[in-house]
Formats: sequence, C-alpha cells, structure tokens
Amino acid sequence: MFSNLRKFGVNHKKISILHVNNMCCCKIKASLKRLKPYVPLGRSYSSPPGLVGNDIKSLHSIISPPIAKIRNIGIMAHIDAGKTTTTERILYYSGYTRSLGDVDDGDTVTDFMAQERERGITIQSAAVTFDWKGYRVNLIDTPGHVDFTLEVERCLRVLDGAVAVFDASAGVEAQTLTVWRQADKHKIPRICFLNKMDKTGASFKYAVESIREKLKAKPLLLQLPLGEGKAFKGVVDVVSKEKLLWNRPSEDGKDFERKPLLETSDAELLKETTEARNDLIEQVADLDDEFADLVLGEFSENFDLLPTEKLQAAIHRVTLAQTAVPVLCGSALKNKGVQPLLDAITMYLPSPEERNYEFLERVSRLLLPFADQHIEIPSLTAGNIALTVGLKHTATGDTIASSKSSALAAARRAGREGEKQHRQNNEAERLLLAGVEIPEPVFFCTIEPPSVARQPDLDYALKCLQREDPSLKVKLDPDSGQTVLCGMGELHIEIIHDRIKREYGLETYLGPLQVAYRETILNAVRATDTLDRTLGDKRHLVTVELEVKPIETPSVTPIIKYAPSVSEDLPKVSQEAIENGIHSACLQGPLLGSPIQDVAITLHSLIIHPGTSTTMISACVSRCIQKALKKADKQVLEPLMNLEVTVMGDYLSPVLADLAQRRGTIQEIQTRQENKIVIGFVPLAEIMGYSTVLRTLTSGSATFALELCNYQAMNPQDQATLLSRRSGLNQVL
Ligand SMILES: Nc1nc2c(ncn2[C@@H]2O[C@H](COP(=O)(O)OP(=O)(O)OP(=O)(O)O)[C@@H](O)[C@H]2O)c(=O)[nH]1
Repeated sequence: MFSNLRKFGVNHKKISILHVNNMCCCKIKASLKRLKPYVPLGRSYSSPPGLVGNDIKSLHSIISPPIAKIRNIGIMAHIDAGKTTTTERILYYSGYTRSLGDVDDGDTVTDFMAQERERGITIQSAAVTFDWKGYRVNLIDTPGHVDFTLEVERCLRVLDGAVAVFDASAGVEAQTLTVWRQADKHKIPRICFLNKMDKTGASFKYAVESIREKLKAKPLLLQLPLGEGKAFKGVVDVVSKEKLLWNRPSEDGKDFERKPLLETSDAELLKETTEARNDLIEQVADLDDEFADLVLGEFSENFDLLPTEKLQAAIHRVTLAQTAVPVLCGSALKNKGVQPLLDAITMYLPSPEERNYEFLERVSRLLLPFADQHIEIPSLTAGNIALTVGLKHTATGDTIASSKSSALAAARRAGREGEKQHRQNNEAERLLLAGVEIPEPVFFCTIEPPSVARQPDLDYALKCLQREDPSLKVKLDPDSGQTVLCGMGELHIEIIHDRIKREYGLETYLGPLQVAYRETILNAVRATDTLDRTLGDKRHLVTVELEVKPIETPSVTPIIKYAPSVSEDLPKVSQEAIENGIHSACLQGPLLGSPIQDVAITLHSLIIHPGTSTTMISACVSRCIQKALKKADKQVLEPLMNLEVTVMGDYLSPVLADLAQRRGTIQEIQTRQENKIVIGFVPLAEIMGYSTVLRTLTSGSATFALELCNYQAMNPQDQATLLSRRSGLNQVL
C-alpha cells in the first residue's frame, strides 16, 4: 500500500502550488531518515483511513478533504495532566492505532523520542493526522514541562484550535497558566477537557471554578460527570440531555451506551441536567446576539424546545470568538469520555477557513505526518498541516512565503505595523505568522567534543539543534575558546546532551551547570578613549567620549543615544560600527562576564581620522564602554523564579523551612483538598537539584513547577559570596 503511494508521488512530478498555512511545524529533520513503510516497536497501526490499494481517488479524499472539514488542533496542559494518554485514546478510537499505548509502559505513538519514552514525558511536539466522522484532524501533542515552553509556542502559532487538558484533581496548575497565556497571544479558540475524573480527589466543580478564577475564562459546561473518583462511570451530555455510560464489559472503552435521560428512570438527574442546560443557554445567549434573538423569540417560553443544532452552532461561534470555553470531562486512562471530546473538537473548534489565513507556497517535497512515520503526498489544499524537507535556511519561527518579493512586502507591512504599535489593519498579521517569542536561557554550561577533531561535528549538531529549537543558544567563550550551551533548564540541557549522543553519535562532555546571571550599573559614568594604530602604511585613529547610565525600564539590549553634535552627519557605516562596538561590549560585564542590561549609552563625541576602518571604530567604542563600566558601581542581577509547590498538608513545614534556607519568598499558601499549594519566588541558583530534595522531604508526594519571573538585584552579601565563589571559575569560562 505504501509503495503505491510513493509511486504516485513520483509520477506526479509537477508539484502543485499549495495554499498552506505552515509547512515546517514538526520534526522535519527526522523525516527523511524515518520514511519507513512499517512501524517498529511492536505497536499495531491501522492504515491511515481511506488508503486502500492504489485507489487514487481515495488517496485524494484523505489528503484533500474539504477545508470546512479540517481541524488543526493542539493538545496543551501542565505536565502530567494526561495529554499523551488522551492523544493515545484519540488515535485508538479514530482507528489510527489498533492497540492502546501507555505512557507508563513507554509505547505511545506521539512520545516517540527515546528520551520521551524513558522519562514518560513529552519533549518535542508530535503531529498526527486521523479522521473522525468525516472530519480530518491534524493534532499536535505539545510538551507540558516548563523547559520546553518554546516548543509549545512554535506549535500554537500554526493551530486553529486547542484542547486544554487538566488534571481534574488539581484544576489549573502553573504551566496551564503559561500555555493559556500563549494561546491567548495567538488567539487560539479552546475547549477544556477535565481529565483524571477517576482519580481520588477529582472534583469537577473545583476544576471548573479554577478555570473561572485563575484563567479568567467563562466555562460552558457541556457535560456533567456521572460520579467522581473511583465512582466515575460516564458523563451527561448537557446539550442533548443524554447519559453516556462506559459500563460495558469491553475494556478499551470503544463501546459505550448513549441514552436519553428519562423522567421515569432518571428524574433527579434529568432535573439537574435541565437546569444546567438552561444555564448554558442563558450564558451563550449573553455572548451571541444571533442566538439571543432566537432564544428570546421563538423559544423564550420553553428552552426544552430549542433544537440541539442551534445551541451547538451558537457554542461554536462563541468558542471561535473566544468569549467562552466549552468544558468536557472524562478519564483518558480509564477509557471514558474521549469519543465525546472528539465530537466536540470537530463540532466546536474552527476550520482553517474560519481563521482567516491567506497563503501561497511552492515546495519540493511534502509529507503527511503520523508521529514518527511520514507519507509522501503530491499536493495539499489550504488549511492543512504537513511537513516539508530540505529547507536549508529556515528555522523555527519563520514563515515561508511564495516569493522573495511577497515575503519582503509582508515583512515591510509587519514592520510598519509594529512601529505603529497597534494593529487596526490586520493584513500583516494574516500574511506573516506571528514569530515565536524566544525565552531567555537561564542556565549554561560548557560542552566539549570527545576529541578536537570532532569539534566540527559538534558544531554541525548544535547548528541543526538550534534551528529546530531556538531556545537553545550556543556561544563561544572568548577567553577560553570553549563552546557554551545556554538553555531553559537542567532537563533541557540534559536532553540536548542526550540527543547529540543518540542522533549525531557524539559522546560530549558537559561542564558544571551554571546560572546565567546578568549585570548592571548603579550610577552614570563618563569615559574617553583613543585608539591609534598604524597597520601597514595606514593610520587608524579614533577618539570616543561616551556616557553609560542605568535606566529604570528593564531592557536586555542597551539603549543607544547620540548627542546632537555627533548625530548630525554620522555616516551609516560608522553608526553601524559604533553600535556593533556597543553591543559586543555589553555582552561581557566586568563582574562575572555576564551580559549587561538596563543601561543607556550616549555618545558625546567621536573623532575619526580619515581612512580609519570600521573594525577599529567598533574596537575603540567597545574598549571605552568597558572602561566606563569598570568605573561604575556594579550590580549582579540573578534570575528569580516563580515557584509553585503542591504538597500534602503533613509535609508543609519541612518544605517551608527548606525554602527559607534557599532565599525563597512565600507569597501565598492555598488549600486544594488535602494538598497545600505554596506559591512564591526563589532565586534560580538556589533551586538546582530541587526535585531530589523535595522528593526526600515529602516521601515523593510533592510536585513543583518553576517559571522565570524576572532578573533581580542580588543583595550585597549574596553578591560578595557569589563573586568570591566564581572568581576561580571565571578563569576557566
Ligand atoms: N488516574 C488517571 N491517571 C491518568 C489519566 N490520564 C493520564 N494519567 C496518568 O498520568 C501520568 C501522565 O500522563 P501523560 O499522558 O504522560 O501526561 P502528559 O500531560 O502527556 O505529560 P507530559 O507530556 O510530560 O506533559 C501517567 O502516569 C498516566 O498514566 C487519567 O485519566 N486518570
């Protein structure tokens, strides 16, 4: 079957012009190597629906469904909420797999990287495509761990909708807030799935309240649970007033009963559901004028007569407008509630045509993703998600346009809009996908190849990994010449190290993991410098006078200003040379060699002897800034993390005592059933290896989430300790 497909790909050399909204979302690098017709790992897979023999018609129908029937969605959540398990059930019920994968057994489809299977977590997003009741769903499972936030963001920008999965016993957790904010930024319509309803402590009411309070979202309760914790056996569909019970003997949850609620047998439940439905109708009518007219007109006397389809259509519009979020519940692990979630995805989340993209592209090779398997396809219509290979210069966050001129035009328009700081005209937004916001790395360490001869191999591996993951930064230490890896967290760097070994066959050595500090100054200083060199028969002479001063508003890059006398007739090349000099000087502060931030630099005077090279101008400016910085009162800034620890009440005291020793600040302690949620801040330097300590302190019962809050000034005592500790290390780095 697959060989037929490939033959088809080859016979259709004329590659179609494509209208796609993004081509390079996931795992492109791996695709060529992994184009295998058979699936390893002993899992049983069904053929992608519709692919029978060499029936080209059916092939067309699977690769080109009508755009209204396409759903591009992501699954997002806090770590361990159950995204991968839910995805596994989705793939099974849609007929994509023939057996149920299990995160805990390490045999899921979407967590296919070795590191993901070993650790039971998602690291890289995986895309899969399946059909459900005549709809094509392109689904991306995104990671929940905070170290991989960028991976989530790069996916969100190509999605038309998302399912936010929650642990129903925990409600909204720290990372849920982060991904929710990211989805807000990309204006992604969402539905919520309260998973783990079978877990002891699961509470539908509590989880819904936390969505309302913490996410400031309006939940639309489309279902009510039938039982909670061990008693959870199904759901009530509030829209259609039916009960859905998974009490059949079949273990896999494929078969379930769907029955209308009856006055005779379910009087109490029917009453409760009718009330919930009436509330839902009122809520939707409040948000949608078209529906309000209908409800207030024909059906004002009796909401029961309101047709289900009308209510569903209104919920779809409200979801698309992002004025409310539908909420469903279930237990992916116990195989309950996943099919209604699939129905809701197709019914309430938008198709690409409802999301207003306009794209035109030409690419040489197209692949349809099935997690780590890929099938070559000849063409694709607008609104789909597919992969392309062989792009040498693109990196995560790029938008591919049809031609250089249209890309330039789009970039110009986007630039103009950026300058205006408002977006009344949405044109650029439609032409350019929002770039990903790359978080600043907070950790770094040196990395060395097994031998000097393998340095080029290491450089190549790091270059490829960086294109895939821009939150990984690589730099060269100017003093030692060593390669330095900068990443989002301990786990992030560990995984990169592991990938270099597995995917590029290089056994590298990592130096100790260090916190990425920053530096600033506390007072304004002026400095003058002259550089006078004769190289060959040419004299290079520059004299610079400048001022460096601290600024209130945080700014990672220096603010550059010119005194009027300098700016008058400064040639563009000299200006570029000056700015290069400023930027390079600010990369290495005088205290720790860390980047300088929150400063403004004013150039007061500049005398350039004719014939002086731009390199010499940059060098003189850079040296003058270094001189000024040395004279100033200096301050180390350290990364401060938002910390949320979930701990059983009995273990609260040792956790608090430990945090006090780590220079932690506690903001709030909340109660969530029998758990305490400790919310506060802690300097990153104090929290390295925290998971092991927390496990010991709480007998493994606590979990925590960390996220960069900001960079804050260290107090003089801590700064002095750090400087004396690092003075030896600075010789090396
Ligand atoms: N009780 C219960 N456990 C569940 C349920 N769904 C998932 N789990 C368990 O929760 C753990 C995490 O599940 P995953 O599916 O890996 O969660 P995830 O959100 O994909 O995790 P990351 O990808 O690492 O963010 C596993 O041990 C699952 O077996 C559920 O419905 N009920």
